[in-house]
Amino acid sequence: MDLSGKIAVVTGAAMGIGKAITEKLLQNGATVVLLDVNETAAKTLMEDLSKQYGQDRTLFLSCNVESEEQIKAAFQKTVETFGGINILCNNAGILNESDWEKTVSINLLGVIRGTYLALKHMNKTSGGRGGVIVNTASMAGLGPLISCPVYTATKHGVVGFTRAMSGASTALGYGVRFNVICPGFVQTELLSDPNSKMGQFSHLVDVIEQMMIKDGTLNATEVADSVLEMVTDETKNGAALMIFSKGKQYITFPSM
Ligand SMILES: NC(=O)C1=CN([C@@H]2O[C@H](COP(=O)(O)OP(=O)(O)OC[C@H]3O[C@@H](n4cnc5c(N)ncnc54)[C@H](O)[C@@H]3O)[C@@H](O)[C@H]2O)C=CC1
Ligand SMILES: CCCCCC(=O)/C=C/C=C\C/C=C\C/C=C\CCCC(=O)O
Repeated sequence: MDLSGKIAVVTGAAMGIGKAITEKLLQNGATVVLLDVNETAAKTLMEDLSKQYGQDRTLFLSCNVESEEQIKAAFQKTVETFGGINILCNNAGILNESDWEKTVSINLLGVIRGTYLALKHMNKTSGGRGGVIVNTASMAGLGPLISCPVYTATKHGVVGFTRAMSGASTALGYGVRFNVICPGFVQTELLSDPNSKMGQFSHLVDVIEQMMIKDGTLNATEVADSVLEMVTDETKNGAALMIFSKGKQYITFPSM
């Protein structure tokens, strides 16, 4: 899939992995709409991006993925401005085991809200042009991160939702591919002060530190390279890609 002229929307685009995905898509010719709640970080990033890629290749819209109304308005604005949506990266996520309902609302429900609302514009059976949705899960979507049970649950949910949507989209002729990335530890703000984010499990912070020492960490650009692969490789549909510091691997799930 050639990205020139393609319209991409990235959630949680102001920082970390979302910022790296945004830059990667821009470098490869796409126009990118950045959605985020952090207006300060987004504005600084936008100044940089418009200098590098031109003012007409990017648009920032303040949008909280907890709000169906805000996502709907952001997609409407994207379609009015650029004519459609070809690529959606549902990437926004948090780690907060104390406010676990917020964690579910952003990490899992945000992905579902984003997907259903984007399909209204992308689904070929309702006048859309098709495309691809790449969701950001985690290695914690494949196995347990014991200090973060709710985070783990949301990421397992994202993996399952993506795979089921891929099957539904194929069966119903939506023309939209669905893939999911499962990175290990990535050097971003999300990893800062982990102790404070684990609520009642904060005494298990050593487990995380040991895992990071053993497994190493990735930088966000390495993760964005994998997102690019899943966007552009049209053979990938329903794929789950594990990304770790020593390489990457497509997951083979048991067949049902
Ligand atoms: N950093 C890591 O070790 C890993 C992160 N991930 C996942 O990658 C995704 C991105 O995380 P990072 O870049 O590491 O975190 P980050 O904290 O650096 O960036 C997250 C971005 O999402 C935005 N955001 C947060 N809540 C939002 C909301 N309600 N609506 C819209 N935007 C919102 C933030 O403002 C921020 O710009 C998350 O889904 C996270 O779970 C997956 C595996 C490992
Ligand atoms: C401070 C915690 C930050 C959490 C961010 C994140 O998502 C990082 C995840 C890193 C590691 C994944 C955790 C658990 C992995 C367990 C098993 C994986 C099994 C994979 C397989 O072979 O099937």
